[in-house]
Amino acid sequence: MYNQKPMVNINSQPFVPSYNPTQISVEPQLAQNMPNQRYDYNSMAQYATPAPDLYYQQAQAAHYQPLQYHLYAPLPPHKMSLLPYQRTVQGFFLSDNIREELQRKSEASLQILPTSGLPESLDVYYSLVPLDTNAERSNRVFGYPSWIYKAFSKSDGNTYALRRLEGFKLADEKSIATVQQWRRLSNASMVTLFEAFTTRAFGDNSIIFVYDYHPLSSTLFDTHFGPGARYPVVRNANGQIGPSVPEQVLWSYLVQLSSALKTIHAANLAARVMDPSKIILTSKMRVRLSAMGIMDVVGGSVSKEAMQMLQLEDLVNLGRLILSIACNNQSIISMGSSVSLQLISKNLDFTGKFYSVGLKNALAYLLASTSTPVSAESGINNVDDFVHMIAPYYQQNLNSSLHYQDSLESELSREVENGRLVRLLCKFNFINERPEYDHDPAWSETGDRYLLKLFRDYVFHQTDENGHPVVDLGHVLRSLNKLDAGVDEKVMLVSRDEQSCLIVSYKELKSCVDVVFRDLCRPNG
Ligand SMILES: Nc1ncnc2c1ncn2[C@@H]1O[C@H](COP(=O)(O)OP(=O)(O)OP(=O)(O)O)[C@@H](O)[C@H]1O
Repeated sequence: MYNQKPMVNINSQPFVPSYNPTQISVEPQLAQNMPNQRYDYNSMAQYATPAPDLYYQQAQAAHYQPLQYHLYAPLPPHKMSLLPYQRTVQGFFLSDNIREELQRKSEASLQILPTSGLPESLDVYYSLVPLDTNAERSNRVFGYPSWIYKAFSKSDGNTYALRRLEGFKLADEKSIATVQQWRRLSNASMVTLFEAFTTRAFGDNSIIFVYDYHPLSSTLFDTHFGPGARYPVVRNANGQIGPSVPEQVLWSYLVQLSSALKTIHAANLAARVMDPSKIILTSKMRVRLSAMGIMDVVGGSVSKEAMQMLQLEDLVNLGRLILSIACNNQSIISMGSSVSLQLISKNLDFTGKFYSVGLKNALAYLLASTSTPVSAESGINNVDDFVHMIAPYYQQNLNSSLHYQDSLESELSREVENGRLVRLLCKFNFINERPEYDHDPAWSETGDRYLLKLFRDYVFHQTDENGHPVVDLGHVLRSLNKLDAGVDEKVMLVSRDEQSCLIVSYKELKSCVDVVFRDLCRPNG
């Protein structure tokens, strides 16, 4: 019978190390996060029971098996001396990091919290899960305390982020119409706003803004100024603070956010909210403005001149934001417009000392918008001029995102064959051991079907010389790939009683699969 080989040639026999399901484990921290979670702000990053069905959730949390992130994780010992035509089993799947990230995101999207005490539904949105990471509410940004929830939509089954302003009474119906303008804007560095509506479901007057939901995002504030900040403050031997955030990160933020501002200003709107707690990071270095359109409804419509001032303010706020991140100095933003010119110029000096002249000049341009407008043409700073000014950095950013796109494409190509094999496996399972043919010996004991039954045994039911099952994903992939390609190579199939054996080519087996499957699909087949 089949002997398990430690390493084989991919052209004829791909190498795949033995796949041992007993080594699959569940991450301990996930096992703790299982159902019946209470509404706990500090544990919001954890997962509750995912919804079994987007439309028809069960009220009671069902027993839920955690995702097995380790399913394809490489297990030692790792073979380092592969020949060019050899591949490890991981080579057939997405890399572990990307797969885990995507799985965690999809798990977060499907999370539900049956005992949250929140309204069961709001308009077409249901299964609300709070996303706020701290319980303290402040009206600093919008003038009203705000909350944010994840919810499913009954109309399209998608997941949305609902931002609620508590205690807001809509005075002018017309102001909510600006949401339509925001809805039409499309920019990769903005979270799309879909609609806004008022509700009394929370027992007060609230207004809800509906945005795209980006699972597991964090705010720029948490990333740079929160307790677990990604770039801790660096001090030199004299205790002086040095630069902790790499310049490349700062440029990436500047490029993305100025691109969002360009789209917004071109539509005669202004962002009006550039607070680090309202800019989210949806993956590494991918930032998005997340609370657009709210101030237009809350603050009411403004004149053309006032809009121009608001746009100018956007530039200043962008400058302050990046300066505060570069210098690790929160007060530049928390003091708002009352921040002193002295503090700004001190921090600009710091930037000039530790970062490039290009960055210092870009920030100086943005921050000069209030004091000394410098645009030669219009006399007023504007985002178009700014984008023009930092064009070389746009080019650098474009280049790195193209590189990233290439690496994602190559990740994707690893999975290309897997879809094909799943389809083949489905066909196989449709064909083999159909219960309605249990008593019909003609079904699988003769002809094509018999060959397929023996081939299935050959692929999945190998035993070693001691009669123990051989669980080898390499053998399965190799055999199925050959079957799918219909190669001329021959395979020996042995009957279950080991009394007879048949020698047949993959090409013949492939045509058996086609014939039998077509037979099955015939209306009266
Ligand atoms: N569109 C969105 N999709 C997914 N998550 C989001 C979205 N917008 C915000 N979040 C997340 O929701 C959480 C709370 O956001 P929020 O804006 O309330 O920030 P906050 O730090 O609690 O600020 P505040 O103190 O002003 O409430 C953050 O972790 C943020 O990443």
